[in-house]
Amino acid sequence: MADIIVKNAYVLTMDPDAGDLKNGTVVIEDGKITEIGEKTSESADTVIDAKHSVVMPGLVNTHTHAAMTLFRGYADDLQLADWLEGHIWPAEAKLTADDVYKGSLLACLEMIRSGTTSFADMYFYMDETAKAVEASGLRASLCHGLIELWNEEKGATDLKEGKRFVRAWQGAADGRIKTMYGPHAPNTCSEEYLAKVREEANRDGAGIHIHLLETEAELLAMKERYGKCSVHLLEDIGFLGPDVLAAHCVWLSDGDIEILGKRGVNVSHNVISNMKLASGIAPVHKMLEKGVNVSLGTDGCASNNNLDLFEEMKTAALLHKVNTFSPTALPARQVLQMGTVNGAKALGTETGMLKVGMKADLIVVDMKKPHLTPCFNVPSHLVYSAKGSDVRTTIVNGKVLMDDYKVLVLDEQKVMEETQKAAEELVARVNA
Ligand SMILES: O=c1[nH]cnc2c1ncn2[C@@H]1O[C@H](CO)[C@@H](O)[C@H]1O
Ligand SMILES: [Zn+2]
Repeated sequence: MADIIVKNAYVLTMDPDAGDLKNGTVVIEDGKITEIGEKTSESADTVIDAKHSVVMPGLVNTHTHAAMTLFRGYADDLQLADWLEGHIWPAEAKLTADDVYKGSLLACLEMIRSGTTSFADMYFYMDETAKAVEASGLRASLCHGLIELWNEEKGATDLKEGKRFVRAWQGAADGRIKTMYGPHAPNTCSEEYLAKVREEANRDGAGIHIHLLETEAELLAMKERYGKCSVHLLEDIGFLGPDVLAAHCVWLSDGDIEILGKRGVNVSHNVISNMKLASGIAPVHKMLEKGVNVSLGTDGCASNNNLDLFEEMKTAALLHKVNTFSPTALPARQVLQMGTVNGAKALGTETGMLKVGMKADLIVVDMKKPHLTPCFNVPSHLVYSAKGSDVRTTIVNGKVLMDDYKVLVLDEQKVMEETQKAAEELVARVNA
């Protein structure tokens, strides 16, 4: 007998060989998808009737700082340097482990509610984020942020903690947790330090998550310091490869795009954060043309200000249309692919597609809504009209985390109240 059957659904498989099923069934057993078809002869403990709904792969958020939910709306409408160095970093200096646990748990709750089933995170006190992932049932690739700032002692302390974390949590929570190394950025870590991190990652067989050419200021600082940009520096020290996840990638030259494509680097496009901080417009259409794996990320809640990937998909589709003066740029299916298939590839997980043998990370989107009526084209609705709050059911690793809008794994009211309190106390400490 199977564990879960989702029936009567429009099945958006995102599998190019299978296409969509207008009225289909997905069968789940032992955490995996075991059958997809018109109907099934199987029976299951849990049968989900997905009438008037779409079942699709869960969305993948490839760049965030989950615990930054604590800073949602805390420092808006500021220059990036002022925002980060004048507001966020001083506030982060007052963070406690418990704050990070609460902020991460709120992020997990928000992701479950808005259809995100896995995410990549870079922050501090990462044991706490890992515990929140364990408790919430989500899937995640986590790393401790390494911010050397040319201070050898700080660099060494950060790297030691990063390594401890990589080894402590790799494969934890039934394999839902993966760990990575997290050098913050090429303009906050020295060349020697980045090379060292690459070596450690090779030794541990772990990937690397980094911010890359987010701002023009980074590009100018790199040119001044090294006479070359961040991508060329990383290329020259043998840093780049298919296990690298690079967030932002806004200030790329055509030559940089060639290098990222050639090395198989995964890019996390954070369109809303880039717009809010006025960082610029990443050359996404050019990257896709050159075969770069471009996925989607929200960045932290201090620069977004939420974790809703449906908003991210719509904004990406619209921005690149107006930026290229081409309404055919980034069509709905391609954006959905960035949010699912490409995200899963970036994290190296067997998810992102509804296909037999793949891990069962999927969501059910309620289409019986005024803003989704009538419905001629499902992918178009998912990108241009749907919202994260239309997700009614979220399943990760074959476990139902939210069933018909009811979150089963967390006490929603308690999480909100406790995080609200922790955020207020944190800000009081910052202002003291
Ligand atoms: O958009 C961004 N650019 C640069 N740094 C960021 C951004 N968002 C968050 N952080 C910072 O990255 C560190 C993660 O370990 C944190 O200090 C976080 O505030
Ligand atoms: Zn970031």
